[in-house]
Amino acid sequence: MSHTAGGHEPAGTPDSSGRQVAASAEHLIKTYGKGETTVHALREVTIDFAAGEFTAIMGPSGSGKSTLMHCLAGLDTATSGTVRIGDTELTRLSDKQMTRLRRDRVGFVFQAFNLVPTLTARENITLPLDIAGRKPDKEWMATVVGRLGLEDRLGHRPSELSGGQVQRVACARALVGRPEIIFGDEPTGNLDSRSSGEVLSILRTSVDDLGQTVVIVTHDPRAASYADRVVFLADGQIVSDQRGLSSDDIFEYMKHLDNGSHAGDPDQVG
Ligand SMILES: Nc1ncnc2c1ncn2[C@@H]1O[C@H](COP(=O)(O)OP(=O)(O)OP(=O)(O)O)[C@@H](O)[C@H]1O
Repeated sequence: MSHTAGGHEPAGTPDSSGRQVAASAEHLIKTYGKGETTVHALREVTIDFAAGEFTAIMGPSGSGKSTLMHCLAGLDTATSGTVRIGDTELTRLSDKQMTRLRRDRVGFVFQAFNLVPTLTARENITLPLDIAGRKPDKEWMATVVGRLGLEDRLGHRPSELSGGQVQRVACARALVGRPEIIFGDEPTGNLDSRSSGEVLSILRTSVDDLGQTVVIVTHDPRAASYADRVVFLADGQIVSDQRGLSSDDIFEYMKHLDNGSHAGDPDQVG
């Protein structure tokens, strides 16, 4: 049986290596404020995210990670440049079309998107599908819920769950509809190492087994080591884009960036 994420929409244009592009940013600039108080959050960021890949975005505090993710996910608009989800250019969409795109094609694991307090965990998990008038795939829903250890928590409301359980429900909500792309902003931020491992391994499984595309922002080298690709930002620019890094490689490179050095790639740090 072959499952593919986001099967309800056309995939994006292939990149130079022939893979479908799930999301892309081109010459993305985001500037806050004017004059002396101008902050250059993104300085011409151009990047493609191939479908079926797990990417982690890292970088020092203030380097532009959240800004990039918010622009990619259609939650913020850039000052200039283009963002695409698949072949759809976000700047061309009306508010209504944008809402529909976020609902139908994108999954979010963001701290800011808390669960609805009056709904149970199960209702929160299926909410995006319910709104879209789609039915969850029972088998996949059971896999997600089981892997995230939520079976006996489905009837509880968020106030009756621990912080880690709330975050795992948010992760399940993003995964059940198999959106074209899942964005996570510190998806393991407030989790203990066991819960964090469960969330990351199910994201990994969804990429490996379902061809899901996942992009996360994280400060944690261990979390980033689950990704196929790690993109490092510094001062609003991409300073390194690497594959196959261990958490030790990532830790060393982050140390190097925290010291204010932007040159070189992780292999050369030591
Ligand atoms: N609404 C805003 N108004 C003004 N400046 C902002 C705003 N949002 C972000 N910034 C600035 O833009 C830059 C990039 O911020 P961003 O949140 O993207 O960084 P980050 O890498 O995600 O940081 P952190 O790791 O601390 O979350 C920072 O200098 C930040 O202060």
